[in-house]
Amino acid sequence: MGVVEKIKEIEEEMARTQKNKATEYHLGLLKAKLARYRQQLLEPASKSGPAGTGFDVQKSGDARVALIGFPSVGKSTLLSKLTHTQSEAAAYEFTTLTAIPGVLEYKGARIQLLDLPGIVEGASQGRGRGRQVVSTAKTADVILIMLDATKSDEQRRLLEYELDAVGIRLNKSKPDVVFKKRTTGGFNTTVKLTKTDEKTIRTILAGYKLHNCDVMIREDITTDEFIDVLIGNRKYIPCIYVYNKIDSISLEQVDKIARSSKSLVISCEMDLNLDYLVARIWEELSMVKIYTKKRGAHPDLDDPVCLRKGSTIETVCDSIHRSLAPNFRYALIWGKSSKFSPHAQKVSLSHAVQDEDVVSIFTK
Ligand SMILES: Nc1nc2c(ncn2[C@@H]2O[C@H](COP(=O)(O)OP(=O)(O)OP(=O)(O)O)[C@@H](O)[C@H]2O)c(=O)[nH]1
Ligand SMILES: [K+]
Ligand SMILES: [Mg+2]
Repeated sequence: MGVVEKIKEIEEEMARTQKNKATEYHLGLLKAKLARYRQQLLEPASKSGPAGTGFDVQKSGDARVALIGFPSVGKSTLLSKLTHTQSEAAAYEFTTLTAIPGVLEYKGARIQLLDLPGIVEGASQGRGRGRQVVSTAKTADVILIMLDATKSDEQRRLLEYELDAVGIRLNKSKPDVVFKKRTTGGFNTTVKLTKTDEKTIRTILAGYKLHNCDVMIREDITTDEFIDVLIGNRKYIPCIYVYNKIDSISLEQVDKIARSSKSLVISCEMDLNLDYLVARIWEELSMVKIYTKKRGAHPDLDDPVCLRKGSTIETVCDSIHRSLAPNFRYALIWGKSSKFSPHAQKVSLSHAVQDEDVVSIFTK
């Protein structure tokens, strides 16, 4: 039996099994098995189709944003609107057959926007180019799930399912669980577990032949979230739901969609709300701009270094040249993250930078 059939069998068994206290850990075990088979499906050695790798498009710029959606929702039209790249758009499905990168310039940052082929149900299991598309989504810093506002919201659930199946967790942060292999087993929680229990977790660990390990759980997690931590290669990616073609629905409908969280309404055809979309992408990327300054010169305001929020002076060094960090002596910093603004503060590599800081780096 192939992996796809095994997955189907487990999914059927799970659907058949009633959810209650007595079946809880059996279901947990099935979930863990399912996760393992899905993993196998994505491994390059898998026989069931091409490798689980994405399209071979070089990452460029300061961040990557991927467009995911069913065919003909307007992904290519959007790419052509927001970037200088023209991606063919047409009224028939599967117009786009490969990944088309474009560059979105905003606040001095260069953001790579990736137009991708449309996907259909079953994409994660290797139907069509779907698996390549969802694998490419894994490399994005932000995912735009693009939807046709004239169609049912079922499309959104299907897309979420396909992304989930390749290990992408949308708008979630990594569960606070620490897990170490040891010679003796320990189990600690700092919170009361209401969605799973110790027995379920121990059963799953045993299923993975991990009898001796330390588990420290610091959040009220579900069984699925525990499996995510155990498997380890999950990607936690921010996502915006972009509803296109609002020129074709009623104002009441537009209003309703626009109110739900992480959702945004646009019309590529009528140029509605596209500026707002770009501002929201920027927000989700959580980027900061750092200006560099040479000794005795004015800061270079034309060419900022753009980094993700939470970056340190070390990240600044690495993004300029790899020789900087190893030869680092100190940095001078002016701006929000400096205590002594407007005077410079002397800081080390581990200093966290903030938006619009001005930095001078001194090497040995
Ligand atoms: N009414 C309306 N039509 C739109 C809008 N944006 C795009 N379209 C139309 O939708 C059709 C599909 O657009 P594409 O950009 O090719 O869609 P896609 O998602 O890239 O499609 P695939 O590459 O086939 O997956 C085209 O006929 C566009 O003209 C919009 O805002 N409103
Ligand atoms: K199309
Ligand atoms: Mg297209």
